[in-house]
Amino acid sequence: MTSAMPPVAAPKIGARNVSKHYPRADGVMIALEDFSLDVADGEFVCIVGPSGCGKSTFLRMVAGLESISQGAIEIRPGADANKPLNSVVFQEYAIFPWKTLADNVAFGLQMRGIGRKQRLDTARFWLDRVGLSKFADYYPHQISGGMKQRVSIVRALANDPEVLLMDEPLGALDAQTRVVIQEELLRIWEETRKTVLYITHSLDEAVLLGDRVILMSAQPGRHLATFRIDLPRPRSIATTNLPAFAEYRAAIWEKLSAEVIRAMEARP
Ligand SMILES: Nc1ncnc2c1ncn2[C@@H]1O[C@H](COP(=O)(O)OP(=O)(O)OP(=O)(O)O)[C@@H](O)[C@H]1O
Repeated sequence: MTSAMPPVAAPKIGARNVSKHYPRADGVMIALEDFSLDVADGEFVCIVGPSGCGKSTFLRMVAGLESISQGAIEIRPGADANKPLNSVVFQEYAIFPWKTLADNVAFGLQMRGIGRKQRLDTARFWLDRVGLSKFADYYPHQISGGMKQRVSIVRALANDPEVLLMDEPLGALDAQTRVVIQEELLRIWEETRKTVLYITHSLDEAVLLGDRVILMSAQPGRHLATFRIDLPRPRSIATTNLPAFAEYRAAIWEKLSAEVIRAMEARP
C-alpha cells in the first residue's frame, strides 16, 4: 500500500489538485478537495470510498459532465483524432427503449457518421462478445436488467473511446449476474487493454478487476491510500479464492471501515 501516489509517466488520465465546491444555502459544500490521480495507458483503476465522498463527482468531472472548481483534468488523446476521448457507463441502463439492441450499440458510431453496414457489423461483433448476438433485433423491454447493462457496456466499447469511465455499473444487478458480467469485463479488458476508471462500492469487485485500488476519504473526498493489486492476470472469479485476494481485501477494508465510521460519526 502507498499513501502518496507516484506520478505516472505520460498518463492517459491526469487529474491535478482537483476540487469541487457545490453552493449551499448556508455557504459552500466541498465535495472533493485537492484530489490528484494519474491513470496510465491501459491501466484499470478502481476507486472506492465511503458513500458521498465524491467518487461520482470526480468521474463526472473526468467525463466533462461536471465543471471543475479548482485544478485540472486531462485525457490524453490518441493518434486517431476521430476516436471519442471517453465513454461512460452508469448504474442506470442508459439505453434507448425505442431502438433495437444493435441500434443502441451502434448509436455512437451513427453519431460519428459511420455507415450503417459498418456500424451494425461492429454492433453485432460487440453483442457477440457478451453472448447477445441472438438478441440484436430485440428491444430493451424484452430483455433482463443484466442484459441491458451488458448492452450499455458494449455500447460504450463499440465507440472505441480513449478511456472507459464506469460508475458503479453493476450496482443494480443481482449477485450471480454481477459475477458473470465481472468475468466478461475481465475477458474483454484482457483483449482490449482499455484505460478504465471504475467506481464501485464492492471491495471484492475492486480487487478482482483493478490494477490499482484508490481509496478516498469521507467528505470532503481526498486521496487516502493507493493499493497496487499484484494478482496474476488473466483473472477470473477463481482469483477470489487466492489467499492474496483475501489479504488485499482485508487491508483495504481495514482502512475503509475506519473512514466509514468516521463519516458516520461526523453526521448529525
Ligand atoms: N449537483 C449537486 N449539487 C449539490 N451537491 C451535490 C451534487 N452532486 C453531488 N453533491 C454532493 O456531493 C457529495 C459527493 O457526491 P457524490 O455523488 O460524488 O458521492 P459518491 O462518493 O459518488 O457517493 P455514493 O457512493 O453514495 O454514490 C455528496 O455530499 C452529494 O450530496
